[in-house]
Amino acid sequence: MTTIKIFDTTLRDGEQSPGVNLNQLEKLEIAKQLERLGVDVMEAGFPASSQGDFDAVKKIADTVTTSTVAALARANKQDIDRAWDAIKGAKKPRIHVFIATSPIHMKDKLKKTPEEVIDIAVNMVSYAKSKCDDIEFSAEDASRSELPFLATIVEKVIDAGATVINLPDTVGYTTPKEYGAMFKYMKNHVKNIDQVDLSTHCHDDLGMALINSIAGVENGATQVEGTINGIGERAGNVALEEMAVTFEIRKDFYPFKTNLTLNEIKRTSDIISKLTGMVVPGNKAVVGRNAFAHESGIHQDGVLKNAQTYEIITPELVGVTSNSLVLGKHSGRHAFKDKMKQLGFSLDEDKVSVAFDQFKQLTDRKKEVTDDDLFVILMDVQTDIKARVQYQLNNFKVEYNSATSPTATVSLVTPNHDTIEGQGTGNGSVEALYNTIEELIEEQIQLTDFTLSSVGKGKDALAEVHVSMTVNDQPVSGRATAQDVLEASLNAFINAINRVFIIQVAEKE
Ligand SMILES: CC(=O)SCCNC(=O)CCNC(=O)[C@H](O)C(C)(C)COP(=O)(O)OP(=O)(O)OC[C@H]1O[C@@H](n2cnc3c(N)ncnc32)[C@H](O)[C@@H]1OP(=O)(O)O
Ligand SMILES: CC(C)C(=O)C(=O)O
Repeated sequence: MTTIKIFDTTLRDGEQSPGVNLNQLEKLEIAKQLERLGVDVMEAGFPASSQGDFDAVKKIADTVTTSTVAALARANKQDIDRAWDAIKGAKKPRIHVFIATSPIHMKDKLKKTPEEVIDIAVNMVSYAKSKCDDIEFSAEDASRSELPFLATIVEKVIDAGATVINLPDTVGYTTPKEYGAMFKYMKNHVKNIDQVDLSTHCHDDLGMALINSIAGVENGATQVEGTINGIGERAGNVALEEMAVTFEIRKDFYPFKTNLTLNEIKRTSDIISKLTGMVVPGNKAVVGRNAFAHESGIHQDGVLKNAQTYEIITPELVGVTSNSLVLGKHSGRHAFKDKMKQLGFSLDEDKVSVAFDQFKQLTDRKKEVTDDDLFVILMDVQTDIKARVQYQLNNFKVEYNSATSPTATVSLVTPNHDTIEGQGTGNGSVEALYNTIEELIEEQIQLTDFTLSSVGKGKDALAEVHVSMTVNDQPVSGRATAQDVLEASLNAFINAINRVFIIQVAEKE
């Protein structure tokens, strides 16, 4: 069996998904879980893209110990300097330098000749190598590049010190046959190719990211790049959990394995889904809600007689466990802390107290407190960065009847500690609340996305709301959970507005 290295880019390419905007603590929480999952490399971000991303990458680099921490950089000195400054504290740092090699990207985007692109790539790989031993070079849009040119640039960047060569299918255009052939070509035409790791990076625009990645591996790739839940630019990247589980389940067929701890998959998927707001479709392979559910009679009959008739993956393999009721109204701090550990959280004492209070409040309103409920509370407390200045909700009211437009009344405390109150209407109750806030405050808001999902089961499940919006032209997202849909909607909106203050404070520091 050949071990294929897993390069997770959830925190970089995954965060490029429209509407996804993670704060530093959220990125750190995901990084810690990726490390528990056992990824060989995690790409923590693109430090030159913003101060916030630089800070998050640095925090991750200073915290993670077992996985390599990579930072992305364009092929220029400023990006490479920023990447190195962010990751130089890591136990295993990697600078990831990329430049496009396809005719259309070189001519129309970079406005460079192929010869200029080779010079830039070689010079920037050498420059990065002068700072860091581990250098990955990506030939962006490799799958639409001319093979002899690709082989030339790859050979030259290996000479300049690259340790990993990544050949992305940037636009998800390739087919398994073509993608596999590209790797074979490199193997046959590039001197010293066996001294580096060859890597796949596949996008899912035509739904072929998984099979293309496997074709790469079958033709010599030793690293696979992708994300958990397959999130990423446009249609996303290959879902790493699908890759790892495919190799496990079909080890009779594929001579490959990964270092992933498979029973951490579900927990990782949940954390990423909750923090990014990208809800996993019920029918998603491996981690979808229905992946282990059997609805029809003939299937149920078969499963009862022998689960393997219809179940090729056991839920336990990927860490799916049934949520049993364990904590309730009469539980104390010890049981709460014990459960917290089981769920994979380690909060400091102050945060434990906040989470415990929230749990107790919930037990007053909710008969059954499930693992899902606790997970939401703990994650909210763990990843909450309180803005030093912020809007706070005093109270709100919505009047609704089926004959007229809903009317909302909202009272807020402003960052200057003034209390303001207003009323507004909308086509629905949530819109009425949002319109009222927009009228009340000075910030200019454009809501771009709103997602509502339920956490837990039954009538008393929690409502979880994610919003994406721009506040004074700055893209932000917000998140909140509550038992009431309107309260969750309102708090997510206010949470997003307050995040702008967090970003502003971080930029000033
Ligand atoms: C395939 C991928 O996923 S690549 C990663 C994509 N991710 C992102 O772009 C997210 C983060 N990006 C950002 O925050 C911004 O785009 C920044 C900060 C990186 C750059 O912002 P700006 O300086 O305003 O430039 P802008 O994004 O408009 O244009 C990109 C510039 O980089 C150049 N460029 C693009 N790729 C590369 C590269 N690999 N190496 C060198 N230069 C490059 C473009 O040609 C363009 O240059 P020009 O200004 O001379 O025309
Ligand atoms: C920067 C590279 C690796 C990339 O994300 C792509 O080509 O899709």
